[in-house]
Amino acid sequence: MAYQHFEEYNLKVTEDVKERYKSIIEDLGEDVTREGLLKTPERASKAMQFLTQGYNQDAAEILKSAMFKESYNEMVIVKDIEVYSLCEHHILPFFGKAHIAYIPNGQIVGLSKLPRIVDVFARRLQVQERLTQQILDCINDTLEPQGVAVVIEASHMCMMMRGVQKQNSVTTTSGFRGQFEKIETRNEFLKLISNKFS
Ligand SMILES: Nc1nc2c(ncn2[C@@H]2O[C@H](COP(=O)(O)OP(=O)(O)OP(=O)(O)O)[C@@H](O)[C@H]2O)c(=O)[nH]1
Ligand SMILES: [Zn+2]
Repeated sequence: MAYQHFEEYNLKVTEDVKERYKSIIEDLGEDVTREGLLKTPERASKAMQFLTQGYNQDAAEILKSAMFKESYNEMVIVKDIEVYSLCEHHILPFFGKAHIAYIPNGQIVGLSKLPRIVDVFARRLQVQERLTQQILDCINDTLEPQGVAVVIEASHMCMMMRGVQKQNSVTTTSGFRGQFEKIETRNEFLKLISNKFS
């Protein structure tokens, strides 16, 4: 299926972004003609296309491609899903883990589709709050479960390598819908993903 592999790089975009990277590297004081940097503008152009491929992908379609009728009515949790995204303020990485839970309402979803939709929304220019909300809304609107919960814990390079330069701060964002708005259900989920949330 098309979304499972990164499709061919768009030739025009690759060329345009490559030329701009050349100017940027020069403006930063480097010599783009030295051997080590000759292919760098093109590599960087492709890397950025890879890291923003989520704009061309449809998360709802990914979920819909693997939804199955099932009477299971308990909480389903997929935790510790790696997240790599780019902060929209500095275009620097933020990365960490996502934890997702839902309570089915007549249908379940293929487990791998949850990390897949995390990638669809993470591979864009993002803020952690919106990333959390988009994953939550997509599962809620597409699967229509009894409840859904998303927690993301992430470190932001723009706070580590520059700016305030804090190496150990972790930002936690969360969103809860349906059954997870009830404190007992929410606490059960938080306890199951980590002792520190109990
Ligand atoms: N809420 C939120 N803020 C973010 C995220 N990623 C980066 N930021 C923040 O975006 C803010 C941008 O603030 P500005 O004051 O315009 O940028 P700046 O001068 O580079 O700020 P400093 O990082 O404090 O040096 C900073 O406080 C960043 O820490 C995110 O995912 N969510
Ligand atoms: Zn930033």
